[in-house]
Amino acid sequence: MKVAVIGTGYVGLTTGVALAQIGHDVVCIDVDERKIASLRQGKAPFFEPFLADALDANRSRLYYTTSIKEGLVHGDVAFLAVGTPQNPNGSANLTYLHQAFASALSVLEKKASSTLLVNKCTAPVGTTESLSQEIAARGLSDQINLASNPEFLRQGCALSDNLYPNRLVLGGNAPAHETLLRLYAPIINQTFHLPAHLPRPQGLQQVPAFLVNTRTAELAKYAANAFLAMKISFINEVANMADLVEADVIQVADIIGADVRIGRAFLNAGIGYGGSCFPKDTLALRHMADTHGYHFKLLSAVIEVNNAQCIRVVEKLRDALGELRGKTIAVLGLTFKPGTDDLREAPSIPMIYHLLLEGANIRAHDPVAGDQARFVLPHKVKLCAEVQDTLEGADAVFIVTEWPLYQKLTPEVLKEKMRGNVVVDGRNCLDPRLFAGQMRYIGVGRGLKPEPEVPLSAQMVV
Ligand SMILES: NC(=O)c1ccc[n+]([C@@H]2O[C@H](COP(=O)([O-])OP(=O)(O)OC[C@H]3O[C@@H](n4cnc5c(N)ncnc54)[C@H](O)[C@@H]3O)[C@@H](O)[C@H]2O)c1
Ligand SMILES: O=c1ccn([C@@H]2O[C@H](COP(=O)(O)OP(=O)(O)O[C@H]3O[C@H](CO)[C@@H](O)[C@H](O)[C@H]3O)[C@@H](O)[C@H]2O)c(=O)[nH]1
Repeated sequence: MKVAVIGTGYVGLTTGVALAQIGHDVVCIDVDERKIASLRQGKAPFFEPFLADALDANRSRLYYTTSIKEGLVHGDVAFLAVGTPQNPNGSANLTYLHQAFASALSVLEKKASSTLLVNKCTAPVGTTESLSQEIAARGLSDQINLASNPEFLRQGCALSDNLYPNRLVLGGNAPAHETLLRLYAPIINQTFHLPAHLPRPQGLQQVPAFLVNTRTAELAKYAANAFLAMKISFINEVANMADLVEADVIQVADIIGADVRIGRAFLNAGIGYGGSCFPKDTLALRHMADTHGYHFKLLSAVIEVNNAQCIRVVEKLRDALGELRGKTIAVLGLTFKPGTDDLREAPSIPMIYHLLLEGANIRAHDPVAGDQARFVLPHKVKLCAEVQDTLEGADAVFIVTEWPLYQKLTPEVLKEKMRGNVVVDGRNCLDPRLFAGQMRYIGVGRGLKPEPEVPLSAQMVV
């Protein structure tokens, strides 16, 4: 089929590439000329594993343009995949979505054949319905049908999540369901040509597709993110308890996660969740509940716990150093998680501001954030190109993002450059046993006195 995707961000571009991989011809449209210029040169405009290979492998089915008119003219299906950031009051900001929708409509109303317009953006319940009403009011219902197809991909494994999703959510009327089922058939039945670099997960034969109305599709997206955020805040509260009672949160997570009703995923304690989705989507869902007169108490607690978590870990650092004023802290990892160059709502940012406010000097490193970090961090922060350089003269090292290269750090390597001996592992990604007797290791919920004989994860006896 001929497909257009409006917005070439993390969702739009990886969706476009995945649709090309399963055999469709895809036009990727963006108002950002630099992104389109980079794509035309075969370069990915942001870091996402395997994206560069996939762009190259599918180049015969991928086209790029800044012209919505040129991009939409041939499509059977057009996706809206633009940002829906957060308003100051927590609600979703639909400005980009409304702009993209208006541009799409101005082209589609003049087009001879009909088009299924699909909203892939995370948007409040009722958004698709209100856009449909606009289509109807302009007498365009025969030409344009509108669907909601929320996206569940994770940054860092976006292509794999696109090709091997846990489920597809197809929100709309019967003709919309029929078109989307045809479009996604190779994914649903896993019949496409497998990309060499992205092997199919074992046992995956069919992907379930939920055919629902647009309101259910929209709510399901927010509910999924809120539930995952809840798991994280829950385990962070257990970790804070574990610190007080000298238990180990990783072992607790292994034990409770072994119960299939709970599951081990998203039970990694740390400095809290960040990124372009969980923070804004939890706030948007709470705002949506409020506007319907419902107080979503559990969600408020999830947000509150997350806001406090990174400060709690900074407090542990302060306790270990006596005070932060004049101390040098080596911050390792700036992105909101490994595998992405995205700094949106990264916990590293409020954490660094907090440390600066208390008078600390910051040296920081990230393997991929690059120049973007310079734009979001104050100039006082010394950005270093190498880990070793970051550690120079540091009183403490603070791991904020669990990039694999930090997981290899040993006391020997750290002590070579550091002045002090405090290691704050904000992601529980190091083995505390390695530091026993050599450096002061502080994890999140690893107990106040980590003992050398404590295994890294709970041991099973079968
Ligand atoms: N990032 C994720 O992991 C993720 C996962 C699932 C769902 N989502 C949701 O998907 C949507 C997109 O998120 P994203 O992270 O890909 O956003 P993004 O900010 O990375 O990309 C959006 C792109 O849209 C372009 N754009 C804006 N207005 C445009 C217009 N009128 N015409 C053409 N292009 C336009 C921007 O230039 C940008 O390149 C959001 O609603 C988000 O909540 C994101
Ligand atoms: O056990 C865990 C798991 C994650 N995190 C943190 O949670 C945040 C989000 O992580 P992740 O969910 O892996 O990244 P995203 O790319 O933001 O993906 C989420 O947000 C997307 C946007 O809506 C959804 O599509 C995905 O399904 C959903 O996982 C990051 O800061 C992680 O460090 C933890 O602290 N502990």
